[in-house]
Amino acid sequence: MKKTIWIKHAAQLATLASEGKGARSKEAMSELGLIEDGSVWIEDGVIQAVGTTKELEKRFSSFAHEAEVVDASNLLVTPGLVDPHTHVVYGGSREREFEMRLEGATYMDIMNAGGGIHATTRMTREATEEELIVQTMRRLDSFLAHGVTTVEGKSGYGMNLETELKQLRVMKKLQEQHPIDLVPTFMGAHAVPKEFKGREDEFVDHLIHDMLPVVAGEKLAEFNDVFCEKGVFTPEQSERVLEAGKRFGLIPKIHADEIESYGGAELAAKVGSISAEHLLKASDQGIKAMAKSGTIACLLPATALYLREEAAAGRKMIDEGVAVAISTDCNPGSSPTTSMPLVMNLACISMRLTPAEALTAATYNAACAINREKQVGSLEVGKQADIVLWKVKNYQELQYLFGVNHVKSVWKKGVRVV
Ligand SMILES: N=CN[C@@H](CCC(=O)O)C(=O)O
Ligand SMILES: [Zn+2]
Repeated sequence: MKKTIWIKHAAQLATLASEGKGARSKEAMSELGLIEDGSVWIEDGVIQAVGTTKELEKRFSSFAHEAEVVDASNLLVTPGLVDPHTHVVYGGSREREFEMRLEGATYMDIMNAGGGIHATTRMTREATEEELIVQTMRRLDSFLAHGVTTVEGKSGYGMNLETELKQLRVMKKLQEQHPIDLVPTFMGAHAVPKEFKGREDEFVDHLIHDMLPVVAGEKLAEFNDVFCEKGVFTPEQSERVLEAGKRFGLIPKIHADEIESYGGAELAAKVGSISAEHLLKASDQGIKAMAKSGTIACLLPATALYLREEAAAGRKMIDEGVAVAISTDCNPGSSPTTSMPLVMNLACISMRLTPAEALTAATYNAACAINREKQVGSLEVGKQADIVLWKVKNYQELQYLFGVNHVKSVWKKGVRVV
């Protein structure tokens, strides 16, 4: 028996309908495909029709008795939010670093003293697979409670084959155990592990020859990411890592120009990276190069806030023609949050995106940044019924009433999960 759900009478339905056009830039970032008194007809987890309630009443009146009706009066309805950049699988926690930064230490000071990524690497190496599953499950529950239905997750707290595989296997298992869709990225090049200190190129060789083939062989990742940053991996080393990943079918991503301007945005364009992350210090040429190559800027304003840095130039990037996505960057050091609604608000306040652009950046463009735009990120016929009902009457109110969780209910593949 078919399971039919009919969401009716949404005060505002933001469909983000995109007709498969690919990541949106410039004015297209403001087109939300709004429908007043909107309606969605879902069969077996797949969207079959989207329109006004009147239109769908006309079309489906003879099947209406078969449907579970969900009254969305006075509610905003959007696609499930997509988080295209997280480090959600990790052991332990780093609250002491939060205090240290408030006392004046920088992110890099802490990392160079063996804390930061290295501290989480120690704790993740020590954790069992089961412990990581339990910890990560809690974070995924919190994502879901905030309206997020698809999450990209990176390895990178192993930096040895055993632990990188452990993190990626945890994601694979969670994919089966949790309603959220997890999209895996290999990030063995997150830092140079302490056992390779002073032998950075050797580590890059080891990663290329001994790690990448196994990760790709076991089909544990779709993307390959690198932390291209002064004191971590140079643009040359980053390029080698990303080009090697390409040969194994892994799509490049790059943590670029977060702390210093280092040519990361330019490299992203050069290697054909699907997205470049952070970009707080991206150069003007880098931004132009990304607009030309169609590289999506994945901006992380919660991280900038948490590190008390000026956020990326989101407004300027959109005006220059770069497609912008946004993300929590959920990680134990620089952004321990799972709240995409907070990130949308910060995108408006600290990067001067409009509320409409912020919603596009957290849904359709975010889906494009992880190659999922055919399945999620908009409410269109044939797509997964990943849908959020919000206790606000329009998308502006969603961004305006900040710091509060407005989720009323979350539907994943047509099943109510919150
Ligand atoms: N900048 C590099 N990596 C992560 C932070 C990882 C950590 O501090 O544990 C990021 O994207 O912010
Ligand atoms: Zn990151």
